[in-house]
Amino acid sequence: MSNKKVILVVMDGIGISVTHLGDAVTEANTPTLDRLKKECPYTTLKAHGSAVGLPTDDDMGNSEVGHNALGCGQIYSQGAKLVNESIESGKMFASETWNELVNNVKTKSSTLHFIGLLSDGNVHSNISHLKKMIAKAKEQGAAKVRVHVLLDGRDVPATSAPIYIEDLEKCMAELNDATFDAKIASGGGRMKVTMDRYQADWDMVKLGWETHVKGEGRQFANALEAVETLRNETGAIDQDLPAFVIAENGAPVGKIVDGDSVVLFNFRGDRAIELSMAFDGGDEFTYFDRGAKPDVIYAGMLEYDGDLHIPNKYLVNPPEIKDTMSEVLEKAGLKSYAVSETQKYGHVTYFWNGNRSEKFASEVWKEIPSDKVSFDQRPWMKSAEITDDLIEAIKSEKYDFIRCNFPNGDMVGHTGSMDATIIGVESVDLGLTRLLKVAEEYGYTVLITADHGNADEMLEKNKKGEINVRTAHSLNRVPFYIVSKDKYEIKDADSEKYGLANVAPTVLKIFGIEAPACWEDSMI
Ligand SMILES: O=C(O)[C@H](O)COP(=O)(O)O
Ligand SMILES: [Mn+2]
Ligand SMILES: [Mn+2]
Repeated sequence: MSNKKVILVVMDGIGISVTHLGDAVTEANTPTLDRLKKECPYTTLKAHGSAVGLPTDDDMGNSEVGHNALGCGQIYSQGAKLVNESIESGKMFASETWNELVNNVKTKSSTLHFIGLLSDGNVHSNISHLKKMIAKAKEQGAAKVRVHVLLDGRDVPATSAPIYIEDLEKCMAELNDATFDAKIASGGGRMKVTMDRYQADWDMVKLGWETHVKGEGRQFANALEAVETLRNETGAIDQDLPAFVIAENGAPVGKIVDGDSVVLFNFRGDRAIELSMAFDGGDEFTYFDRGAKPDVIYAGMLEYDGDLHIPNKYLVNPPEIKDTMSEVLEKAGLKSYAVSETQKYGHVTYFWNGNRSEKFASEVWKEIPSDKVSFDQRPWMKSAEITDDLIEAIKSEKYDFIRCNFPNGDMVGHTGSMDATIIGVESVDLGLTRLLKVAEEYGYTVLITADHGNADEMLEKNKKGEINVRTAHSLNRVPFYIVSKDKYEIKDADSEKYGLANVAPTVLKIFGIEAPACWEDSMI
């Protein structure tokens, strides 16, 4: 067994800016990160596009694909790519689930509903998938489609919702005729309604159920009017806009009722699981009162949790991630510890272990409850508590490998507040300062990296050359530091040849464990 001990810190959303446009990482006072960059083996990693299994290098990285790659040392084709392929090859439309959904509405003359994130962010969903599914449904004889749109502004520009609404409405207008009727039925900002994750706030899902299923809520004639009115009244950016219902003559145009079919067209799991539980769950579901639950056929775009089999029905198989680092460490007899706060807990456990919700026997997982606020109001988040917990784990001397995620750069970065994000980055640096002292004392090698950028690019230039607030991740590279009393040298540190999938092989190299043949190369 190895006598080495390793800690891996993921500084979520802390990348390296090229433009320095709204670069909260450089603006922040980060004495520890600055010192490490001068003193330690250091390189940068590619964290987007092909390096993490996304369709193209125009696709920014995200936590799901980033933590998958960090945790498995391999590059798997991810949801965005798998759905594209399934639609292009026709496999999705030949699937049993798709045909069941469509035949159900044909035989019952009922409605096919689509619920999901309306953008081309390609993190949770892509509007192009939605448009293709609507067109195919018409071709196959569905007569009525209703779409429940979650407004993004978090993976795409902050106030871009009208672009996607117009795009969808144009597509539906072209399809609508005497035999086919498609409309937007309800919606709301993704951080207010439906897309909660890791059970941080079930009230969001309850509101989604009331809005999409029951058609309860403030009524508008159309989605553009809803966005415009709600924006004027609240000043909120898209992700925070309140829920709305589209109605005609006082009646919602698309309640979900007995006999309907429902597709959640998001492919990423974290924010799709709770709504799926509400649709699939029987009487044992107690997270909120669903009232009389309509008898529908429900399917997700992907299987969102392969262990718990959520949802029951889905359209595309998720990537089957094998030979994860946790599995390899378990086989080698090493003990692992994982910690983060609620907002990133599943990232450092479920995504880390290749979308596996059961832990290995050799692992201990710890969740620190997140605040239920917009994180510009508490930019330090739980960085101090996570650090306290890490120090306790180190001092327990129980663990060979400790991993953690500090969410600040990402979660505060998504709010678009530069001032708050600077505080978020500084909180991470302070956490590292405290952590490194104890890690050194107990003989741990500490690897520090990030899963993608965000805080490094808080502003962006639009096509007209105007500067706007950026709430989305960046496409920038991320840092990789080795802090150790042992001497390690990163091969070709100045090149740009490494990506997130090179981290796990590096960890195994430190432990002196042979990596599975399918893994990428170690950097040392
Ligand atoms: O879900 C979110 O908050 C964003 O779409 C992506 O952020 P994450 O990939 O960092 O979770
Ligand atoms: Mn992330
Ligand atoms: Mn993020």
